[in-house]
Amino acid sequence: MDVALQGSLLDLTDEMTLCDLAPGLRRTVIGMGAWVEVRPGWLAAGDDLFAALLHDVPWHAERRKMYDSIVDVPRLTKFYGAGERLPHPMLGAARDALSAHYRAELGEPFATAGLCLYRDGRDSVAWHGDRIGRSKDLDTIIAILSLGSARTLTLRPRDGGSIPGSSQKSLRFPLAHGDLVVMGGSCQRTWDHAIPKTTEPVGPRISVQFRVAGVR
Ligand SMILES: O=C(O)CCC(=O)C(=O)O
Ligand SMILES: [Fe+2]
Repeated sequence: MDVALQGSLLDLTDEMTLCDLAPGLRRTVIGMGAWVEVRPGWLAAGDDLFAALLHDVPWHAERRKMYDSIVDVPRLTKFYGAGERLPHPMLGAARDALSAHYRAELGEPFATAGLCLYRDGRDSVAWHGDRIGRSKDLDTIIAILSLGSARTLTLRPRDGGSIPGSSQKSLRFPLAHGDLVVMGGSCQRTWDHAIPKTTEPVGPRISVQFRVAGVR
C-alpha cells in the first residue's frame, strides 16, 4: 500500500461515518417472542455528534408522579415527535438507515427520536417497558444509538420469571460510544429493561431511541 493511500484511509476513519448496518449486527433471541440485536461501532468517530447534542439539545429535567409525590427522574430528556426537525443531520441519516434495514420486518418507518442524557453514573432509568401506545399490545422495534460513556442496558422478564436457558437474573448488554442496540418482537411487552446506576467513574452518555409513531 502506498503512503498516499494509507493517508487517505486514515482520513476516512477520522470522519464521522455511519458504517454499514448488516456486517457485525448480531441477533440474540432472548425468549418469549423477543430479540435483541447489537451492532458494535455502528457510528464511527461520533465525538462531534456527542458534543453537538450535549450542547445544542434543550435538555429537560423530567418529573414523574410516583406514589404520592412528584420525584425527579435521574436523567435529562428531549423528545422529537414525527416530523419534528432533529437536532443534528446525522440523526436523520441514522433514522433513515434503520428504517430501510428494518422496513420488511417492522412494516413502517421509524418516526420519533427520544433523547436521554445520563450525566454520570448516578443517572439511570429504572425497570420499565416502552408500553405506551401500540407497543402495549403489539410487537414493535426500538433502535437505540448509544453515545459517550459506556453504560449497560439490562433486560429481565416482565413476569419475574427466569431467563430461558440461563441461570442469570438479567441479561446485560454493555453499550459503548457509537454502538447500536435494537429491541424487537415482543420485547416491550414481555421484558423490562433498565440502565442501572453505576459506581464506576463514568462521564456523560447520550441515548437516542428511534421508535415508530404512536409508541413511547
Ligand atoms: O438509555 C437507554 O439506552 C434506554 C432508555 C430507555 O429505555 C427509554 O428511555 O425508554
Ligand atoms: Fe425504554
